[in-house]
Amino acid sequence: MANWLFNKSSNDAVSNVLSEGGPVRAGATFAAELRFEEVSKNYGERAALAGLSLDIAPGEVLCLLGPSGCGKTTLLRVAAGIERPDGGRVLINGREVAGPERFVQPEARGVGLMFQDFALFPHLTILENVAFGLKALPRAEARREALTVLARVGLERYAEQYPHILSGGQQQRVALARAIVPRPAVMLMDEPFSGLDVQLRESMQQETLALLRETRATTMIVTHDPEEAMRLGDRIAVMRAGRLVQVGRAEDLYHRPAELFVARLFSEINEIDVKVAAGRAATPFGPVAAPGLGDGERATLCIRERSVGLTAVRANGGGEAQGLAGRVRDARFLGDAMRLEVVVEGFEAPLNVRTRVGHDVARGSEVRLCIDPSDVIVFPSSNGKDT
Ligand SMILES: Nc1ncnc2c1ncn2[C@@H]1O[C@H](COP(=O)(O)OP(=O)(O)OP(=O)(O)O)[C@@H](O)[C@H]1O
Repeated sequence: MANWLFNKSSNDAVSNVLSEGGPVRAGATFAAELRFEEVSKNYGERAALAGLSLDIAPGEVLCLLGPSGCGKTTLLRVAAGIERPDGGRVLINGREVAGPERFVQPEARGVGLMFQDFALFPHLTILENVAFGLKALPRAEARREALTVLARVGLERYAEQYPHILSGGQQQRVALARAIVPRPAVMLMDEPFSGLDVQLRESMQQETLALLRETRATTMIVTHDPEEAMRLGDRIAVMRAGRLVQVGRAEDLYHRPAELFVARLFSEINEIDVKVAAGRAATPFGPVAAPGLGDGERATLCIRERSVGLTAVRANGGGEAQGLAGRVRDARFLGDAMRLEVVVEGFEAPLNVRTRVGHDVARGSEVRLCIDPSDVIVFPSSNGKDT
């Protein structure tokens, strides 16, 4: 198996968290609250975390979502105790583990860690890898515990083998078993599925979620994949440039994005520049409410590709039909949907439309389009500029 699966810095981090003298094994996990209060962390001039506050409820699975470099991994490392914050506090179940005058070592925090590269120790057997965090237990007992968890992830037959013989998915299971065997109150996972191919990823996500529910560990999962965040998270925290932009359930973020940046993460949208008058933005579809925006202000109208409806399709036009007339400039088959580019009078650029397959639309077709105005979101124009 490829050497990149054995990454020294991840191995060191796991080794820190699981090192001897650390958590032995809780009889049962008591779900813990994980709290960040105004946490900041600088690397030179750069603020990787800029006063971030976040509460993760006991037993909750929270996904931390954001673009590369926004500070997700830094927050996870601060929670684990691999990095010290420059300001603010971190509390686990009300106990300060990092703050101006206090710093609890990683191994004394009761956290489990899992990385994208799995960070298994290549020189240890699979059973020894899993038992690594149970060193304070008598050897026989540690082996028994480790075997039980290995069996839970379906890999007990590999106990005496070494990690390199395992597939990516199997390595992921071993890493998961090693992280949960000490029954940490808090699980911290950094892009745990991005090393897996697409087919395997979904089943591993489901298995992992089931196991996390069993252990009742409070979990923070770092991801840059919005779909993964929606699939796994009870809530999603969206980050940008060291700050939280919005925290909520997937439905909240999808239907009520706080910023254009969030709307772009969760669906393919048409962005249209408009001018506001009397609290409304005029569009060829009719006026759309633009709450909070003043007269003459420029705004960005967001119309989801999926929320544009096709009311009629005809090869040669003609006949009466409802909706706004348009002509299909391009049509692509995407498996479960068609993506159309439709030229519509009144819009400078063609509208992108996703519609279910079954509509017989070819390039050149005349179509009628409609939207549900309540599904259109209007943001001040400045909103997306820095994203
Ligand atoms: N050890 C370090 N030394 C200097 N700069 C760092 C260090 N670790 C992180 N940074 C910087 O801090 C910022 C946040 O990095 P971080 O790894 O937390 O982002 P991220 O959101 O996890 O990104 P990615 O998704 O690419 O992993 C980035 O600008 C990064 O370059």
